[in-house]
Amino acid sequence: MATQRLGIIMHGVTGRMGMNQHLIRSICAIRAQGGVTLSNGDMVMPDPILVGRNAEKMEALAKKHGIARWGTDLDAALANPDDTIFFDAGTTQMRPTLLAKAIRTGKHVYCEKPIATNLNEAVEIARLAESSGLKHGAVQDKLFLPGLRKLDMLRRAGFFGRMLSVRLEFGYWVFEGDLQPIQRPSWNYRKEDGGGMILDMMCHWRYVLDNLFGEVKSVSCIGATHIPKRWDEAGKPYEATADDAAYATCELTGHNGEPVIAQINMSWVTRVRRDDLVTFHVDGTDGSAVAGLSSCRAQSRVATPRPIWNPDEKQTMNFFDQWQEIPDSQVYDNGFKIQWEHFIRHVVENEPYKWTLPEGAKGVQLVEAALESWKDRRWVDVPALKV
Ligand SMILES: NC(=O)C1=CN([C@@H]2O[C@H](COP(=O)(O)OP(=O)(O)OC[C@H]3O[C@@H](n4cnc5c(N)ncnc54)[C@H](OP(=O)(O)O)[C@@H]3O)[C@@H](O)[C@H]2O)C=CC1
Ligand SMILES: O=C1CO[C@H](CO)[C@@H](O)[C@@H]1O
Repeated sequence: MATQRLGIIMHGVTGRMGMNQHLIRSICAIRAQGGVTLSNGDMVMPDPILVGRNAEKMEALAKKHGIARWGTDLDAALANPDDTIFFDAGTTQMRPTLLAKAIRTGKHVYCEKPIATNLNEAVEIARLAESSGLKHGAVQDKLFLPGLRKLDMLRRAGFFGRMLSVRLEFGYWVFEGDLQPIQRPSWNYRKEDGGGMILDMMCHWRYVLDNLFGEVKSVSCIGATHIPKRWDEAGKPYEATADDAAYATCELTGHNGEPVIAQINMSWVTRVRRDDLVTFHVDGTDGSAVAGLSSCRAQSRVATPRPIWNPDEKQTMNFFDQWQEIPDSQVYDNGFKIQWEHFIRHVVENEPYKWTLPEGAKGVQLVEAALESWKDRRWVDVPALKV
């Protein structure tokens, strides 16, 4: 068994996602397990160089996680032919420019979502990546959530019969910052800094809907900025210019050609009283299921109780008890790590890989369609995206 080295330039790893999910939970975890196993049993050991604008932060981060190489000069890092992958989890606005630069220096590219803040830039960067012959990918982490994998197993088993609808509830209260400390970066609430619920989450919902429930055909959406004033990391008040909630409906064409209706509520200004921070409730002729991040509960047609509407009596049924838990059938590794492992195998041994930049561009397409729907107060069609 041979082990080969793979040089990866990691940008944006001082941030929340870059540090926690990509550096610690993915690359460090892969290094700790001895690398990524290839189909012939050989191993690939990622050798990252952490690159960012703040030398002190970079040095401290590298030291803390046993990473030998760090730097503040991205051009110098890109000029090193021994590092063949460029990864970005920095700000969304910078992403297409950074990816283009990396592609032009001959690097394979992998990045966080959204791949750009608008469709023109998303398509442009996806085209450049496609025409370069290099490997490319964008994060689609929600597909690897245990809850969604169980839901998908139900779908593949034909559990739902004809799928009718899906109701997606995402959100929780994100503190304003005056009374309790904030738990998300303040840029999320400033449009001019790439913030906004629709930009942040619609790109996730696009691949979730397309893969699990049906291809998105059209969208109707209303956004809102419910909380117009927030406090930032320094405790300074600022105007929240981005949408902090959105309420959308999509028409899908299901995997068997059936029409499926998807309703999506997404909010950072809602208090949770449901199974999880995100839930996906699917109804079909033969059964229904509700998935959260890790669990999934199902109710089949023949096990469906018979509720009777009677406002004169207190409800005696506990509706939450009437569902069957889908058991864990395997160990579910971190989704970001799983996708990294696939991407590494894609680069090193050409393993087929479908979470590409054109797929990332489809996410931005739904973002733009939703924003257009909100602005014009109308349904917007989502045609096949040509890259
Ligand atoms: N897939 C998922 O689940 C999620 C994905 N994301 C995506 O990840 C990306 C980052 O989000 P998040 O981690 O929450 O953001 P953070 O604000 O926590 O991190 C931002 C990163 O970008 C760097 N950065 C910011 N401004 C500049 C600049 N002017 N020049 C160079 N570097 C800069 C920061 O470096 P420094 O430390 O020097 O400031 C930091 O490394 C976004 O695109 C977001 O959409 C976000 C949340 C969840
Ligand atoms: O991009 C994202 C924004 O934050 C969410 C949590 O609030 C994440 O789940 C999501 O992936």
